[in-house]
Amino acid sequence: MSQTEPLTVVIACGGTGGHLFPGIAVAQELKRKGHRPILLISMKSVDAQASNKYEDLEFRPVEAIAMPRLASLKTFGFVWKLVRTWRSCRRILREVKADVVLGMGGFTSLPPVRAGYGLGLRTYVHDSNALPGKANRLTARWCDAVLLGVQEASHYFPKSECMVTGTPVRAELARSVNVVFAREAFGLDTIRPVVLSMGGSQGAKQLNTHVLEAARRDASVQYLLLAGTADYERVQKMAADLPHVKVLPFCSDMASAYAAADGVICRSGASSLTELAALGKAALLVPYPFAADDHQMHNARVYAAHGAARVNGQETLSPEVILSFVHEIVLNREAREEMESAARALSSDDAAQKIAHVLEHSTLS
Ligand SMILES: CC(=O)N[C@H]1[C@@H](OP(=O)(O)OP(=O)(O)OC[C@H]2O[C@@H](n3ccc(=O)[nH]c3=O)[C@H](O)[C@@H]2O)O[C@H](CO)[C@@H](O)[C@@H]1O
Repeated sequence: MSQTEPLTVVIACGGTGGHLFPGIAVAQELKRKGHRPILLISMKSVDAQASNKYEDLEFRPVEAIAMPRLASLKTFGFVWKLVRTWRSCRRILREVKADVVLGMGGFTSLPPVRAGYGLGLRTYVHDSNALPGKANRLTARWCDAVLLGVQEASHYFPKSECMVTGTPVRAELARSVNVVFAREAFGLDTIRPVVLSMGGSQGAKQLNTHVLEAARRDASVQYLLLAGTADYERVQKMAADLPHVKVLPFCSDMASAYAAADGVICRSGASSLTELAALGKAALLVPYPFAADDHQMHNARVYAAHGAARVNGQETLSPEVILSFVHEIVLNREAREEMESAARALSSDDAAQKIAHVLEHSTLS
């Protein structure tokens, strides 16, 4: 295939924001270069909600697949779903005349990549975590190469198969937003510092509770709390008498949310971390303790080791921990700027371009 000929690239990125948003970022770059990206997403509401605003991109729903934690009768259902989804992916790949398949991680990537491999297409998988997931380690055997978010993950794959590209960030996050406009858009005071709190694309109940308690004890900062759809009503009620806390179920304008913030409290999912680095934000990371193989703790340690964030396990998180982050980092200009520049140093601005280049030319250079 000539290097300039438009490619049809199928990107499997369903199930969670951590797979969907980097997939969208790659699709945006491919489209900019004249290719036809097609995004396979799940039928979950989180995918529908998040993909809604990208009217210029082509989405196709396929079944979401998650491996059961323990061997049980569910394992048969899981294998059956894999086979059924592999068949429907093979149909889609043939129908759209795909040239390349890219999986953004998780078991949702396995059937399309395996189907692409069976059809003789070029296939890739991207892993954004410091500790790669089981699904990607399995899917990698049918791939031309494994693309990685961070160098630390390369220990888990044969060296010859890996290329470190970084994890892409959606194009709209690169847009610079004025802090005053951003705060006004969320109904926040434009002067008082702001802490953005979010629990990944699906929220986090305990994190929300501790942040509310910290806000109740100390009003030196405002909070923009992205509670997650499932916890929204409860958090909204608890924050009713806290005028310095603004609660949203889900934010579709993360560029403004980050621009409004002087500091961030969040999980350590790979996309959240990549965004913190790209935008140079100081953060308190609270890894989701039930993430597969505790991979969020591995992600967080990479940031902590570079001085780009503080890390606190969920079991010892408390309003005091949050308030010491607020006073020692967010409200301490020197410490905050030091953390912000350490975060910026971890950013890989050109990840989407690098991945697009590999999809076009099979090589990074
Ligand atoms: C619980 C779990 O296992 N999560 C995993 C999941 O990420 P998960 O989807 O939980 O979280 P990530 O941090 O990777 O991504 C969250 C994304 O959602 C966006 N966002 C968040 C809130 C909101 O209101 N609006 C919004 O747009 C953030 O800007 C970010 O882009 O896949 C990632 C990639 O494999 C992993 O690193 C995470 O560990």
